[in-house]
Amino acid sequence: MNTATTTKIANTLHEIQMLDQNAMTAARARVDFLTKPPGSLGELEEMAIRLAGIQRTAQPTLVKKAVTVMCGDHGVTEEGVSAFASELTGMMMGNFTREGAAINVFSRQMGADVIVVDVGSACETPAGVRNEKVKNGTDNMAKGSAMSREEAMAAIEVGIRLAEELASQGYQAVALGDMGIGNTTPSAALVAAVAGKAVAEITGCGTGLDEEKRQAKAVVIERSLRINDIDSSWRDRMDAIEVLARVGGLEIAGLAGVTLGAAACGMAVIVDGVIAGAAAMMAFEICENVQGYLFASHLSQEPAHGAALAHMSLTPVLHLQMRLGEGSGAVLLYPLLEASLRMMYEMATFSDIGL
Ligand SMILES: O=C(O)c1ccc[n+]([C@@H]2O[C@H](COP(=O)([O-])O)[C@@H](O)[C@H]2O)c1
Ligand SMILES: Cc1cc2nc[nH]c2cc1C
Repeated sequence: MNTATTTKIANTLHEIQMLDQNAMTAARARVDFLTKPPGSLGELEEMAIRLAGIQRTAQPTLVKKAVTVMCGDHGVTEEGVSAFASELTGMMMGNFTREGAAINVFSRQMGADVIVVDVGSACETPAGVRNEKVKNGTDNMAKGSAMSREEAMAAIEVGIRLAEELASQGYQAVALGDMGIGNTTPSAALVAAVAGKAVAEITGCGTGLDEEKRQAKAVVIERSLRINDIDSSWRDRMDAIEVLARVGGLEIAGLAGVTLGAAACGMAVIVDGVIAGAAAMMAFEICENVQGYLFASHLSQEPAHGAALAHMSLTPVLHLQMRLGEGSGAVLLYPLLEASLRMMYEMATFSDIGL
């Protein structure tokens, strides 16, 4: 079985620590002493406590926030799995640089910095987009492996390096965003393989397929898994990086790398929709310790998303019937994370009111 990784990936996995239980215990004591019935602020309480565990201090902060939009194209689009053409990936990269996309608009409101990375588009990288291209789009996974193992690892390394750079610049949280026409197809394939779900049940309409085309997309996913030798016993024959290479995507591998790198650096990771969910799930499959660093923002309309989150025991906070990607749902969690910290620092304690 080929389980070889690069030194960079191996070193990163080695550095991912469990959350700091002492910091979490101290933060929980503070939260329980605030002027409210214990537990009455629900998930907000857990957010503040988990940020303490991630930052390894009872006084966590959230001053610098980022969203990384990883972009890539998909050879499997030639099977007619998307309502849109691959050219749109490049056009949207241009839109990101002109700050006209939903992620630009929401990030402006939330005070998050947007970093757009071309990990594997089939077009020329537009000016203003970080060029980290590993390959000009994946190969058609319905006909063979989407990527070589080396290409998948190179894309993971792009994400790890970006996370390390963000951490060195003082960022404390990174949201996972994606852009790539066709990428709900590999995302569903990965979730079917890893979470053990039936393809027909977790295949969604992506950017807007009708029911007939959605069913045809499920058939393409089934074929892709079969041709790549991925069935319910794949774990006996290969590791998660191999699955990612065979039926994944360059931006998905990049986002898995961001997740691993961020966890290794003690940064919170905010998961977006089905593509980010599949990427985080692959990082979780590679190293279970990333789980504590993950915050699920919203529940996408794509059925594979809920399955990926459940596989990681994550509960989405927002239910907005979104299915855009780009990190658009993830950055909406930032004000709630900030509210959780305001709770911790600005609320009076019972001793403040004389109890
Ligand atoms: O984030 C989601 O849950 C999500 C759900 C459906 C579609 N998308 C976005 O739409 C594109 C992929 O859709 P498709 O139909 O081309 O596979 C890609 O750019 C994603 O960011 C994203
Ligand atoms: C217009 C458009 C914008 C997107 N943003 C992310 N995925 C997308 C897909 C389409 C089609």
